[in-house]
Amino acid sequence: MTPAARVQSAIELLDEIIVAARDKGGSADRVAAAFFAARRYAGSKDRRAIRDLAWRAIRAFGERPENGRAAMVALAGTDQELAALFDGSAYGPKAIDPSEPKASGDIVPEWVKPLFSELVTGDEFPALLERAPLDIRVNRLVACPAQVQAQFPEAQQMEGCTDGLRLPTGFSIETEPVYQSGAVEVQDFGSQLIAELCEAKPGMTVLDLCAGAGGKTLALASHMAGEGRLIAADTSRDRLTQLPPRAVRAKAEFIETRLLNPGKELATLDDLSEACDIVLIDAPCSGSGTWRRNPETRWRLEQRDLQRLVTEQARLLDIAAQLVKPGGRLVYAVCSLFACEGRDQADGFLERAKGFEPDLGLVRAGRRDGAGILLTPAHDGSDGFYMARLHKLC
Ligand SMILES: C[S@@+](CC[C@H](N)C(=O)[O-])C[C@H]1O[C@@H](n2cnc3c(N)ncnc32)[C@H](O)[C@@H]1O
Repeated sequence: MTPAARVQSAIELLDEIIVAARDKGGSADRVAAAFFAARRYAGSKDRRAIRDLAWRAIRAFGERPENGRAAMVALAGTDQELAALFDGSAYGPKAIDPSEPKASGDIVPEWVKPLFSELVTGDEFPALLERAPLDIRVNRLVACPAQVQAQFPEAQQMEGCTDGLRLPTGFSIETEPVYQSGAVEVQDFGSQLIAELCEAKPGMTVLDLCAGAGGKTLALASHMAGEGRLIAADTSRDRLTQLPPRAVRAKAEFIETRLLNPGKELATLDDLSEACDIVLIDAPCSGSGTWRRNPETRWRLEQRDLQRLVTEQARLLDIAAQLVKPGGRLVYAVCSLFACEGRDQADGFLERAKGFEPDLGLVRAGRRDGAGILLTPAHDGSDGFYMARLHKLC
């Protein structure tokens, strides 16, 4: 493909991503996979170039653009080489008309700016959209960190995180034998810290209430050395069914899974009433802390979705409170930097559920925000997370 034809393809890919974001369709990654599957003529270099162009546009504009061309024309306004490719050549984009619509605005949508925790000031915004590094977690059920580090001399040890290593961006870990053996998992430093904040130990009863496909459950299994009870629960059958094969690879077959009925979660968790040493709530949220991985989620989020999420988060906290045993702990986390999903949830819970007190544990990163800790890409080099540990008094 010519460079101009790649620009036109990026415009068409963006059109599909914009419609999917507006209509709550598939993620940008899924849209791109289907787009390229239908265009076998695009070689691997073409695909990479088209994707890079589309993702540059997604990162550049916080508000959802009218269409792909408006986004790419606006990008061309800051890049002369790109602008020169709007040359009307065969398969390329037609020349730019100075009066045609252009995407505008900042990298962060205006309406969400007031929602951030006060700790996230405007100078932190660019880091929210920078490419994320590759963090891995050593699975102690298979190997110890020193063994893995010996195989990757380029890996940096992650300060404040016992089993974390950071590899250079672009490193392909999935093809390494150490990955295939189950000795490592790809997991952001912030996610690893949430699991560490739980301080799960062998022999405990631990419930991961929003386990999804089990990213944090597997970290908890490693901390528990495969001993005790670890229950992974979620309302999504699709996500939860991804866990058992991952658990086999990680030698963590002791994990139990429970599919919950939305709105009737306690019916399936009845036997765990006041029985858990730890309940982790990795709650559904806006994902505003993970824009660097999924930048197009800025184009999906709407005020009414956020309101629904906030209500659900508070409900999950109240459910979890009933499952923690006296003396046990509840860990609440969201990959969000909005105060309404993080600090306000933890503080609100402490006000309404008597008998809990904040307990920050030994986390050696982030900044104190209300009863918990806020991690941000700019300050901590991790995805953005809020996490709070709440101790149930005896
Ligand atoms: C942030 S994701 C969890 C990610 C997962 N813990 C991990 O580390 O990969 C939030 C999860 O909450 C689940 N969820 C949403 N509502 C729920 C509910 N009422 N009860 C339990 N899980 C719920 C979603 O299906 C989703 O998998």
